[in-house]
Amino acid sequence: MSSKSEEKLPAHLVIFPFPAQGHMNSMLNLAHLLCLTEFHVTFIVSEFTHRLLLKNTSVPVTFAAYPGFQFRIIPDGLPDDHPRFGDKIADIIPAVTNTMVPLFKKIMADEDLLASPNRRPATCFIADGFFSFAADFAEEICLPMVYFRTPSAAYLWAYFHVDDLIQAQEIPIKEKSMDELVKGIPGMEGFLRSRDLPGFFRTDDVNDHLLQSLAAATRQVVRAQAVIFNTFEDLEGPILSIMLEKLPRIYNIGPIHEHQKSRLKEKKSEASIVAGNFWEEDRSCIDWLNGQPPRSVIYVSFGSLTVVTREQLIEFWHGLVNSSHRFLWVIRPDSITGGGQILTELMEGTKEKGYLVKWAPQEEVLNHTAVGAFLTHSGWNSTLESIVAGVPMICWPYFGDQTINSRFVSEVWKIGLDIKDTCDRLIIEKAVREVMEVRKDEFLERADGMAKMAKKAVERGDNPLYGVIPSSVGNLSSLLERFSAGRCKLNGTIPDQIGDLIGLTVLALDENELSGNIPLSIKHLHKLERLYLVDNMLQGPILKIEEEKEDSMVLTNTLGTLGYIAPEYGSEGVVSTRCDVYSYGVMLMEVFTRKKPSDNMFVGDLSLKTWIERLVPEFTYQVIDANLVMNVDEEQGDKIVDFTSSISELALKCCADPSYERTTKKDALAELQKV
Ligand SMILES: O=c1ccn([C@@H]2O[C@H](COP(=O)(O)OP(=O)(O)O[C@H]3O[C@H](CO)[C@@H](O)[C@H](O)[C@H]3O)[C@@H](O)[C@H]2O)c(=O)[nH]1
Ligand SMILES: C[C@H]1CC[C@@H]2C(C(=O)O)=CO[C@@H](O)[C@@H]21
Repeated sequence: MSSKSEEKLPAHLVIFPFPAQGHMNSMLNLAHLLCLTEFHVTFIVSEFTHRLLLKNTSVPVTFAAYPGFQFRIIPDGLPDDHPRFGDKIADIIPAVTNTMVPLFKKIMADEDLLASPNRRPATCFIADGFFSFAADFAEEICLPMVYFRTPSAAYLWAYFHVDDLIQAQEIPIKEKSMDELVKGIPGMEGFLRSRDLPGFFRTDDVNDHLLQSLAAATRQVVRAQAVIFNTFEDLEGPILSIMLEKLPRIYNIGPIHEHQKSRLKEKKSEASIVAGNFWEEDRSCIDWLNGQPPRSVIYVSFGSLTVVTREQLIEFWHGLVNSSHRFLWVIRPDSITGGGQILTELMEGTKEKGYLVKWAPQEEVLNHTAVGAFLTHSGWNSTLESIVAGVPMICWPYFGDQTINSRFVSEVWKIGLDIKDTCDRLIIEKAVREVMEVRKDEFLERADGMAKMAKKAVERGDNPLYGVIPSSVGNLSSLLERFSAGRCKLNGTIPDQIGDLIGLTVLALDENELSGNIPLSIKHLHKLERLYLVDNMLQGPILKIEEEKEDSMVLTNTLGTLGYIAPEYGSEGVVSTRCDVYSYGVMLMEVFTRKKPSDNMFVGDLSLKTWIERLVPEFTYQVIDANLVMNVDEEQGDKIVDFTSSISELALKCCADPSYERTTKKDALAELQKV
């Protein structure tokens, strides 16, 4: 039982990731998000990985800025010179189980759940979803526990069906049925082949240790109070919905790196997003990329654990060189078996078209304009980073979730190719040409669409919360800044107590099944900057909340003229300053085009807005009112075209739909002044 003074301290979350790069990265991101929300966080790391973070990253410095954050460093019991990653990764599993976990349990017990004068005893344990021990342990010490499953949700869903697949003799997989569809995983029957099952299912022995320890970990996942995934509805929605039958409380917080970026921006924080690199980033590749034409480079990286043979490496090298495309290739020093001199040889032969590094600032690389595609092992972090950057992928999965992720990339999202189980220079060359030339536009267009959805998920929050909002919502901390439950399945009314959350700057309840009146108590939310309520069954009484405030939203029966009013008004009768911004955008368009939204030329899909979108900036002169450029010399004409391009851009931002993508009144004015 916590004392009165403890209750005033923030909640204290203990986060324990599996100490491998892919797991640490997303869990460090989570820690950062929680620190930004002013929780206290203890982050468990091995001595070895902590040394790497100190040596290669600014992560310890970033976290030093949060007084509520602490690392807790525990030995993993392996000798200092043990490489731990690459093909030695298997040694970490027993090291964690036999050394780190017992030590962790001991310090939790000996130190009153890591309490200190300024820190409450842990109030919640966030465990890596791979850690079977966590469910029993949390139950023993009566601590709420949340699992963070760092790979994809689809991968976990496949693990839920290991026993069914064994029973149906779909595993062990028979060589001849590799390309047959798997029937035993609901939701994936139409596209998942045996070949695409999680890599660890490829064993002749159904008692295989890794297969069974992951199946055991999966059985524990249901015991957690909630499960966090680094994913989002538009990406894995169908699987997430089916999974709700086993895991009723799922939180999708992905793409978590983008989430973090957006929170830092919102908080106007100087901190950078945390990247827990175990190797030193070689930033020279950014200088090299700076010298390359747009979308001309294929980025090649197989994450932190993949190991390739010398023969495979040579096939990749020939495939890349023969494709005639430029490439940036990450080759970790520990990633080649039977390698020896090979790196130096490749360096020599690669000078013309390629650039090799041992470790790259991947997120920055993927967002570089020179990058046109990503040849990846389909680790979940890499997949999400590529999705957010809108970069199509060629997938060469190595193990674990990668074999299933790559199938989603090629067959479900259709944002790349899957070349699993091959390693042939001709296939690699062909795949590079397909993605970089032949089907370039098609892949880029879909990848761009997916990137937009990823960003939207972050902007709106993406948790499928069910049921009614309890009146106890008002007991949440007054420090709470965002209440994002848009696009969930909330029903009932919005409780009056929502007005007690006086710290809220964002209240997003749009796209639910909420009904009844909008509570007047929302007026008390003086810090509220954004309010999303559209797409519910809410009704008056008419709510007036400081109309001059940016983004405030008013329910009203104001009438508007079609073409000038924002689309969301049409759906709900909701008017906000965002609607004014929309109308302002339309008016700007009218001024420089001398066309009205109601002109006869605008029929079907073509509206004043889409017309401008299609022509500006390449053909801006086509949309300019001819009177504006009559009798002007070439120089003046160019100026008018430039000016119109800038104004069009602003007008389009004002007319963005949905409304949360729209620029604000304040930003529109600032931009107008610049123009
Ligand atoms: O030169 C590089 C190469 C990689 N990265 C980063 O390293 C991370 C790699 O993560 P991921 O793509 O997930 O691959 P792995 O390191 O292989 O991750 C392990 O953990 C993931 C999450 O559980 C699983 O999805 C993978 O299959 C598993 O191998 C990403 O954030 C990359 O940005 C860099 O910063 N620079
Ligand atoms: C080395 C691997 C053991 C399990 C981990 C994993 C998971 O399912 O959590 C997937 O691949 C690797 O990251 C880990």
